[in-house]
Amino acid sequence: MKVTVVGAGAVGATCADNIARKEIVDELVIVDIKEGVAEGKALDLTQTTSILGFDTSIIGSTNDYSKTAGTNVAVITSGIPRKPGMTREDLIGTNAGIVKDVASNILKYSPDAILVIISNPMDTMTYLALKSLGLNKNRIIGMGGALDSSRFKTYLSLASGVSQNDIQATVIGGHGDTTMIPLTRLATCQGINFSKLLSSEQLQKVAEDTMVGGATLTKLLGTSAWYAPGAAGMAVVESIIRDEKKIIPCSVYLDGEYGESDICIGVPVVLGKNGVEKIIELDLNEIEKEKFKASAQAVRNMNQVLFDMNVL
Ligand SMILES: NC(=O)c1ccc[n+]([C@@H]2O[C@H](COP(=O)([O-])OP(=O)(O)OC[C@H]3O[C@@H](n4cnc5c(N)ncnc54)[C@H](O)[C@@H]3O)[C@@H](O)[C@H]2O)c1
Ligand SMILES: O=C(O)C[C@H](O)C(=O)O
Repeated sequence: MKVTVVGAGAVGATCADNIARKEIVDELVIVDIKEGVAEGKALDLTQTTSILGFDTSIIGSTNDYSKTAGTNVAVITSGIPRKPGMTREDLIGTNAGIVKDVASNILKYSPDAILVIISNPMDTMTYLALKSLGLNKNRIIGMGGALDSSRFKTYLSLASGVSQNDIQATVIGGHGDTTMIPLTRLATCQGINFSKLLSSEQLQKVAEDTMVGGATLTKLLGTSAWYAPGAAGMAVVESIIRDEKKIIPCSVYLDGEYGESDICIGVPVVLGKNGVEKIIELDLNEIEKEKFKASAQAVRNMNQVLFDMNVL
């Protein structure tokens, strides 16, 4: 199995590091446009092999996509991150061209590859890749919900004192500060509903902290986060490469599910060797349905920007 990570920056290198350590692929390729950076990160990661005790072959490439030929899964992290005070949506002008270009380069050498899109604004970039390449919807997966759900679990754990590893909690909707929907009503810990562990005010605060989780880190770091995003990217790749059939919230193309069509937005999906193998339709209540509708409208408005920019 072969995985390519495009973008050797903070998220791409962290994702590559996690994939390499897991030993889930025979070959890992890292590509970046900046001369020498991908080769340098690949060599640096390779030199952790004997210390950490894994054995994955890692190669770097400055924009030579012939080295990516035969890729099963490509992770796209190329593009600019936001700075404090910016939204993810502010990145569309720069990142749309980069993602479109990179995705078509991957497909040129690996026509059967499954694409995992991380670059922001992620739901819009996922839609752009799907529409511009005309790929089957099972092969385009936006990574956002996996990360947002892990943040949701962190804040639930901090508020309640129970282990993050015992928590089941899901974030659906757009991967945006105002569009994501942490499903507090459905969050459980070993089968115990969180309404038994936290007050409604505490749950509301957890949801608010989750929604601005990325912005909080961006303010602290001066740029956006990479450890949890890189790990979440790896988890998506792992479920596909190992055909694990894990249920992970991802941005996928909806064709009537959740009452929405012609949009990529976060919902729980089963991920296996064919990419998106099933979309899980949760039994949302009326308030959650309304929130999902509003989130979808905001995501749709950003998709329209792609047409206005003539990238689609
Ligand atoms: N979806 C998510 O959950 C999530 C999480 C974190 C970050 N992100 C997004 O991921 C992207 C990357 O973030 P980062 O912190 O790694 O940024 P970064 O600046 O550290 O790295 C980006 C890399 O992309 C490279 N690049 C730019 N144009 C390229 C091209 N045409 N071809 C190949 N490489 C190219 C740059 O040279 C750079 O090395 C940002 O858009 C960020 O907003 C998304
Ligand atoms: O917050 C960002 O801009 C990056 C990413 O989408 C995240 O949630 O960490």
